[in-house]
Amino acid sequence: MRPVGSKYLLEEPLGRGATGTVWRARQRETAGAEAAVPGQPGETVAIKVLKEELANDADVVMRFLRERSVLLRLTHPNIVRVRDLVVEGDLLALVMDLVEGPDLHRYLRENGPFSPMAAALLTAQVADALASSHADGVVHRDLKPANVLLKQDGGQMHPLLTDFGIARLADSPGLTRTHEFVGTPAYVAPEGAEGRPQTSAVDIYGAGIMLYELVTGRPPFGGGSALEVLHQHLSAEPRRPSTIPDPLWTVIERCLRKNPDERPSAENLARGLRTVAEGVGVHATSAQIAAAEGVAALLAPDPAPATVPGMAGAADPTQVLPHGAGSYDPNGATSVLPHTGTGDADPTSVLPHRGASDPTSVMPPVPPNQPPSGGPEDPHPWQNQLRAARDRNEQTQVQSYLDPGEDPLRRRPQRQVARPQPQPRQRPQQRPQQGYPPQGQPQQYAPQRQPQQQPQRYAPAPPPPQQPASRPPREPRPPREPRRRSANPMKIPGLGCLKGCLFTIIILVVAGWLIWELSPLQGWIGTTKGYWEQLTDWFQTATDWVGDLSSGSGSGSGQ
Ligand SMILES: Nc1ncnc2c1ncn2[C@@H]1O[C@H](COP(=O)(O)OP(=O)(O)OP(=O)(O)O)[C@@H](O)[C@H]1O
Repeated sequence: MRPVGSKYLLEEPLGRGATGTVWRARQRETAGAEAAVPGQPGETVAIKVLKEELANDADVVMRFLRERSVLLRLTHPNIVRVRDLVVEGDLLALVMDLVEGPDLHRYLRENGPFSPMAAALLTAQVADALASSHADGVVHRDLKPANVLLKQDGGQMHPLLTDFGIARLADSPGLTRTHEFVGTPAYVAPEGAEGRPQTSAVDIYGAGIMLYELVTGRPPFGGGSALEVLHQHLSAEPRRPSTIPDPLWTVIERCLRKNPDERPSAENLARGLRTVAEGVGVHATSAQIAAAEGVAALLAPDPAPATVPGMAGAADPTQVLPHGAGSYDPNGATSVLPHTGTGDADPTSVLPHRGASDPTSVMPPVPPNQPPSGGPEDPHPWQNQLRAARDRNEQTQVQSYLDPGEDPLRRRPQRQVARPQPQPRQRPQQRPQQGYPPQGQPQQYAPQRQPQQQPQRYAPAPPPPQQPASRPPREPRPPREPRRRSANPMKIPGLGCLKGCLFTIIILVVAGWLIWELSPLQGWIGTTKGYWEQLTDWFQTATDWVGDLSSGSGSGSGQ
C-alpha cells in the first residue's frame, strides 16, 4: 500500500481518466482541520491522484490550492463529496467519498438505454446538483455519463456527479500551449468548441447530450474524428429518434440550443424533467399529461448564469479555426480546438480520418516538455492524442490494473506494494424496460398506454467482459507449509522401524495383560498365577526349550 500524505494509503486502482487515476484508499489517521471531512482511521475513501503533467504544472498547483475551498464546500446529495485535497511534493490528490457502483457510461454500455421516464428522473437529479453548484458559482464543464457515479441506495440508483473543478484544473496555459485538447468532444458545447466565453449553460448543453444518450444509447453527434464531432456541435441540428416522446424531446432540444442564452437554467431543467416524467407515466392523469406537453413554458433560461473564471473575453480572434469555427483559447483546455495555424483550411486536411474514433473519448494532455510537431511529415498532435485516448479508454473500460511503470507513484521506490487482487463482482439484474418498445422500433407516443413505471433498480455491474489490456495480476503463491522438524535428525538407518517394533511390542503386552485380567482365560488354562508370573513362566519355559534344543543339537553333533 502506498501512502498519500500521512493520512491515506492507496489500496487498489479503480480506474483511470484523462486527468488522473482514481484509487480505493484507506484513511490512516484523522485528517487535519484543513479537510472538509476529517474521517476516521480505517475508513475507505476514493482518491484521485492527478496526472504528473498536471502536478508538475505550477499553474495547476496554484489553481488547485486556490480552489481548495470551492471544491471542499460543494455539498449536495447528488454530488460526490470532496473530503480533502492533498499536495505532497509533486503529487496532487483529491480525497472523495467512495461510491460503490459503476459510472453511468459503463452502466449504459452494459444495460442499454433507459426508458424516457427513468432517463428524465435520473437527469433531473443531475440537474439538481448543477443548480446547487451554479448557485455557488461553480461550473462543471465536463458533464458526461462517465462523471456520474451510480450509488446503490436500497436497491435503487442514486446518481452522484463527480469531477467538479477538474476540467478547470486541467485548463492550464502550460498544458494547452502544445496544441492540445483536454475534454470530451461528444459533450462539448458550441461556445466551448469555439473557445468563446463559457457560462453555466455549457453544463446544460452537456446534460442535454447526456439525456439524449440515456434514451438512445449514443450521443447525438458522432463522426469519424473528434474535429468532425466538434463541427457538428457548431452547426448540425440533433436528429430526433422516434422513441423519444414529444415532451422529452422538447427538453432535449432546448438544452441543445446553439445559443447558450436559450438553454434552460439547471433549476428549470430539473423541474421540467420531473413534469415530463410524471406526464409520460402510465398512470398519468390528464392534467399531468397536459403539464408535460406544455413543458416548454417551464424551461426559462438562467437570467444570471455563472461564468467560467478566466473565460470572459478569452477568445483570441487572430487564431481562427478551420471553417471559421472559432478561436484557439489557451485557457480553455476542456473545450478548445487546436490552433492549426492553417487559417481557414479544411479540418480534414489537418486531421486525416483514420477509421472511426470514439466521440466520447477524452483527449489526454500532452506533456508540456514534449516538443510540438512541426514538420509536414510529422503526425498531427491530434492523431497521437486520438490513439492515446482510445488506448486509455480501453483500459478504463476494463478497470485494468495499472502497469506499474505508468503509475506516477511508482517513481518513489519506498512506495512499492504488492499488486492487489481483483474484487469479484456480481452480475446485474436485468433492468426492466419501462413502457417503451426497444430502441430503434417506430413507436407512437401514448403515455396512457404505458405499463406502470417501476423505479429504476440498480444491481452491481458484471465483471469486465475482457481481460485487462495490461499484464494480468499474478496468482498469489500458496503459503508454504512450515518445515517439519525431523524426529530422526541424525538420520540413523532403521531407527524409525525400531521405534515401530517397540511400540507394537508394548501394545501387545498391554493388550495381553488386559485380556488376562478381564477375560476368563485363566479359568480355561487352569492357573491362578498373575499375568507377569505366568509371562515369566512362559518365558522361562521357552528359554529352557531353546537351551535344550541347542544342547541337544550340540551333543548330537558331538556324537
Ligand atoms: N468517488 C469515487 N468512488 C468510486 N469510484 C470512482 C470515484 N470517482 C471515480 N471513480 C471511478 O474511477 C474511474 C476513473 O475516474 P475518472 O474520473 O478519472 O475517469 P473519467 O471520468 O473517465 O475521466 P476524466 O478524468 O477524463 O473525467 C471511473 O471508472 C469511475 O467510475
